[in-house]
Amino acid sequence: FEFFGGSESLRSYWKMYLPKVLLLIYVVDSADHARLPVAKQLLHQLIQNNSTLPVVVLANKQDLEGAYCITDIHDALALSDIGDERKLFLIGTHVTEDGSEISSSMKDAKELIAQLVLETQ
Ligand SMILES: Nc1nc2c(ncn2[C@@H]2O[C@H](COP(=O)(O)OP(=O)(O)OP(=O)(O)O)[C@@H](O)[C@H]2O)c(=O)[nH]1
Repeated sequence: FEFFGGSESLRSYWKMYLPKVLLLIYVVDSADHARLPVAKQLLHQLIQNNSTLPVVVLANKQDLEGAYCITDIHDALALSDIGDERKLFLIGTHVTEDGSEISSSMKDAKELIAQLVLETQ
């Protein structure tokens, strides 16, 4: 696994790694409404030339009061436009503040990702 932050300076590295990637896990902040349009644009750009790359979107910070629900995230990221050739999953997640406990949503996400990794091998 390679982990990349979303800051602008790191985005140029994303494309470099993409040809080697078997599965894309894209994490968005469900409570940061203002940045979702950019998150959408970047996701679409990233996968536009790879119609079969499986994508798992983690809609994180579901525990925050202002967080968009899963259907809102689906619409905000225009996931229905991402193509029906690929496996696409959208899961709501949150992590606890001190990281002491793994939420059940994160466990579900982890299991799904493990399964997909097995399938790509
Ligand atoms: N309540 C809550 N806080 C979270 C969750 N995930 C991360 N955080 C907290 O949010 C703060 C910022 O973390 P992130 O948003 O992951 O940081 P980042 O994505 O590297 O930074 P930005 O690109 O600036 O958003 C930290 O204090 C985290 O502990 C979550 O699911 N729920």
